[in-house]
Amino acid sequence: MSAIERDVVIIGAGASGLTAATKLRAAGLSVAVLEARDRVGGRLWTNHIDGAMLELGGQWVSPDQTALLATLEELGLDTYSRYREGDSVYVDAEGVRTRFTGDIFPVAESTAAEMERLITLLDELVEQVGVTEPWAHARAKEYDRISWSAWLAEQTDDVEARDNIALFIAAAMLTKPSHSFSLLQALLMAASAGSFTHLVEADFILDKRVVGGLQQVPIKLAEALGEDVHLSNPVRRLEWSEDGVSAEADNVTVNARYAIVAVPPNLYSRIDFQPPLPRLSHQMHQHMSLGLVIKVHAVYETPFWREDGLSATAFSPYELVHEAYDNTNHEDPRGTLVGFVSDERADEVFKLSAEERRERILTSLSHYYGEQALSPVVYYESDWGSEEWTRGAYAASFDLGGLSRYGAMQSTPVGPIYWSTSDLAAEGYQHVDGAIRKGADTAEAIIARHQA
Ligand SMILES: Cc1cc2nc3c(=O)[nH]c(=O)nc-3n(C[C@H](O)[C@H](O)[C@H](O)COP(=O)(O)OP(=O)(O)OC[C@H]3O[C@@H](n4cnc5c(N)ncnc54)[C@H](O)[C@@H]3O)c2cc1C
Ligand SMILES: [Mg+2]
Repeated sequence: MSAIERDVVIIGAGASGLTAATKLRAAGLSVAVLEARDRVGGRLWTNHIDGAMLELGGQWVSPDQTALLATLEELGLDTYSRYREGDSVYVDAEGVRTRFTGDIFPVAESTAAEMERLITLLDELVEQVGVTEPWAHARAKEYDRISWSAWLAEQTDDVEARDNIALFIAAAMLTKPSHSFSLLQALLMAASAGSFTHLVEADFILDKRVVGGLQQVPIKLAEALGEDVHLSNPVRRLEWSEDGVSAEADNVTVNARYAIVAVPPNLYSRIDFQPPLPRLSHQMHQHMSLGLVIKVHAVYETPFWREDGLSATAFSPYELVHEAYDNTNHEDPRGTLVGFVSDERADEVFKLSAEERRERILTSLSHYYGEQALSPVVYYESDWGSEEWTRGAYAASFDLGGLSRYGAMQSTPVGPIYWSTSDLAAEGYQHVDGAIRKGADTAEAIIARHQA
């Protein structure tokens, strides 16, 4: 076991930790990044499965994610647009499939009007609550004590309008059942993307992908950091005092002036903090948990849906796969579909055998695209819930009441220990853009304190 001295030890080589390390080093501070896995990137993981390049984790970039876009530019990474020519499809509660264009689903006129009304109302609430301190809004406690589903039920009797609006935040974003988080948490999610309207606009929120995969961001950042990134080194113990920290990983101990814990909050308690963290931190951390979603990849010889005039963009709050898209790689002759199975539906299919689960999921895809969807040449399920160093997908959020109770202190350093992850971000919350913003902000805070 070797021991090294650095100004800052960074725990976690995801987008957030590596951004912080890069900025700190640029300011002249020495760093060491300790990573549990044998690879960098955390929730960014571009892998080859049975000959297909798949984005197992995060992949999409939207036009307002300016921190991520700037990083892509700095690293010389190119983007391309998600395929979006042709019709989208919607499946209703009776299983009827309808093609449509634009963002509002092909529902009865009265339901469409209710959806529009709710979207406008939510955009107003999002603007009032804002993204930086939703917990500080005058009505924060009130908005944090009602669940997303209960609030929607108060707004409209139109069940289909409600189910569709619920989907945009619950299954599609926080990946938790809509009864398990608050209206305030939902508003933060929407605010972090600019507006609720943005979440409804697939062409905005899922705009671009990175040629060669988004994991190149952490890979390139880590390459520049060189030997200061230590893989296969989970930090087991963090000793701290007002004077500094000592981070003990499996093969190395880093003694530093400051630590950045750049892991999702559900993993904080995997580290043995000595002395223990303050009472309020202990409490707060137990109210932040990861959502659960299976990202399903199905690769076909050709993007057959395109010949049928379909973009592959598909939604249904009533389908096992609640949303799906064309996920064909840049200049790849084969066609790839990506679909998502969230929260309680993921629980249900994980009880099945792998064969049965695959069949249920492909059957759901066939409801959108027809029989050809049943026979992919490559099929893969990203199962982040089984990953020891993540334990869910996409990210962590507060349970009912948690955001107003603890949000104001979620990023407050404890002595020399700082917290940095997409799951604590404002803009770009739960996204790579937020991971980068948070990493840059945390580095800046440490640089200022170090120079003071
Ligand atoms: C399936 C999926 C799809 C997604 N899709 C998108 C998308 O399209 N667009 C988008 O912007 N975002 C998407 N996201 C979210 C995005 O990937 C994350 O918000 C972002 O990558 C988080 O970065 P991070 O650095 O905050 O955390 P992480 O990437 O989780 O990094 C934390 C790192 O810490 C390590 N670690 C944990 N514990 C320890 C320990 N004790 N010691 C040392 N190391 C430790 C982990 O191994 C990991 O490498 C998706 C996520 C998933 C899972
Ligand atoms: Mg990180």
